[in-house]
Amino acid sequence: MELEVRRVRQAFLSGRSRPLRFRLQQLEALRRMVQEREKDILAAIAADLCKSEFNVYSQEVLTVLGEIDFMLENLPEWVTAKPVKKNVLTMLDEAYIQPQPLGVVLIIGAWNYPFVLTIQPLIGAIAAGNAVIIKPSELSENTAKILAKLLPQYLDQDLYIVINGGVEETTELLKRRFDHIFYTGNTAVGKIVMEAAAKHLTPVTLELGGKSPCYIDKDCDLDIVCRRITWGKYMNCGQTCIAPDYILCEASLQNQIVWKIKETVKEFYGENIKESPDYERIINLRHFKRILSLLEGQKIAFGGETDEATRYIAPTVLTDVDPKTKVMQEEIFGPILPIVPVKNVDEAINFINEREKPLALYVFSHNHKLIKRMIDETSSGGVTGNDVIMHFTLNSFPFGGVGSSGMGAYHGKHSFDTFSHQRPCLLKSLKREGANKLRYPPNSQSKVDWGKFFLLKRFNKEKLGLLLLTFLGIVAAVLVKKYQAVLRRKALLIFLVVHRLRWSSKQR
Ligand SMILES: NC(=O)c1ccc[n+]([C@@H]2O[C@H](COP(=O)([O-])OP(=O)(O)OC[C@H]3O[C@@H](n4cnc5c(N)ncnc54)[C@H](O)[C@@H]3O)[C@@H](O)[C@H]2O)c1
Ligand SMILES: CCCCCCC=O
Repeated sequence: MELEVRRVRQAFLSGRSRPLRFRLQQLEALRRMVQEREKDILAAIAADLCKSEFNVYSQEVLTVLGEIDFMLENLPEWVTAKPVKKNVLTMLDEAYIQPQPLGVVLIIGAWNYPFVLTIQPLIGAIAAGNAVIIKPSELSENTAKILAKLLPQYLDQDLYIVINGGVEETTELLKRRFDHIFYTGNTAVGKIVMEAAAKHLTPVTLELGGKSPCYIDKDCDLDIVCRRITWGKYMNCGQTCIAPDYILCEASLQNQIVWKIKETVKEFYGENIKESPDYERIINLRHFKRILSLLEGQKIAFGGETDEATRYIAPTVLTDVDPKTKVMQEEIFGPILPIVPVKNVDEAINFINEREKPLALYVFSHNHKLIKRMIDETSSGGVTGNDVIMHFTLNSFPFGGVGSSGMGAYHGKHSFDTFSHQRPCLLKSLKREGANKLRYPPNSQSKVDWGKFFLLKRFNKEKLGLLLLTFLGIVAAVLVKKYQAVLRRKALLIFLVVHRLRWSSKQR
């Protein structure tokens, strides 16, 4: 492993990942990989999550292709240095911000969307000119294998490498020094990653999880609300970081919500959900058992059927859930939807604010003011009003958590920024030394006053007067200089005329 990390560092130091043309070539090669090897990629992800290839394509491949196109289109503009506003002291200098690659980046991927959650950060890291070590999740082993096989066939083999393995390999990897670590996964491992990174003062992006609440106001169209929630909650069998984790609503809405979600489940997955190609399975037995344990002591309004052999858990809704029970203490990450009755929006806001900051927040209402109030008075990684999940799909948004749901963000330009150092560059001339006297020792009250005058724009009459005098002096000097030149020209003319007259009179 040591050798592999060193090989990637050497490749980065060669400088070849930096030119814009190279970055564009690599991104194009990645796009070619996705297009040419689509079948293999779809099959691997489908096998990992018992997912239909249509769903793999629309949930993962589309996003990756969209992100590559977006990068290719915008990268030439993003890599260029941006001039910045100057102050009086730097007025005559060159001042700009030059985005530069950070170096060697470690990307630790997640298993629930094993392709997009590994490749989308990779796209950002390549676009920003870095070298990358990719550690896919060992839980989605087919995708991990296909990535290790395909990426070296399309990308530079020393700059971008895949290291597969589990906790042991990740622990080993984390001992090395990286220039950035990008981790997607649970909060507990997030802390391990951050602790390891701290030893080298390596910056981290942590894309974590949490319990994303969903508040349903009385004033809304429950048919539409329940269809949207059903889609976002049961997609990928509830194993989505921004799935609505639980519903908060007035008790009077509960029965209608249960009934409408139940009807939508039938509409989406048919009478026999197990047979539906659109309904996935739980990733492994550990997660299956964990999710089942969350049902203990709960009132199941519908669903609850399970099959350990295929790790099937039916879409399930729980009603009148006590916030102190286990299902409300940890992120569910499965197809179970608790409803917690609250009296009103104030209680819902307090409920959210008393808990860890979630990755996403969802509010449903016809009342725009209520949605705005929810946004103003709570905190979460992202928000979608009157829908779920959809803020993930807009790559002009930074995607990431806040507080215990994560730190840092990515997607589109935000990925480019995450993997770049914004380097301030100030280029001065070795001339005009006079102006610098103000900052050289010995310091004095007068110099401090001039500093205040120029930098803080604290004008006082005396300094303004002095500046005006200086300005007038400069204007006068310029005029005199100009006048002298004119005079000189006129004197020369007179001299020539006189000389000529004299000469002609002599001739006569
Ligand atoms: N914010 C996001 O974008 C996002 C996306 C997907 C998942 N998630 C979150 O991830 C969680 C689900 O994933 P998970 O918990 O099953 O992830 P996980 O346990 O599979 O962890 C992900 C990675 O961490 C590594 N890892 C696990 N234990 C480790 C240890 N002790 N030391 C070092 N490395 C270790 C694994 O090898 C794997 O590569 C949920 O909380 C979900 O919300 C967040
Ligand atoms: C539709 C794709 C959603 C991806 C969400 C990522 C977190 O799990």
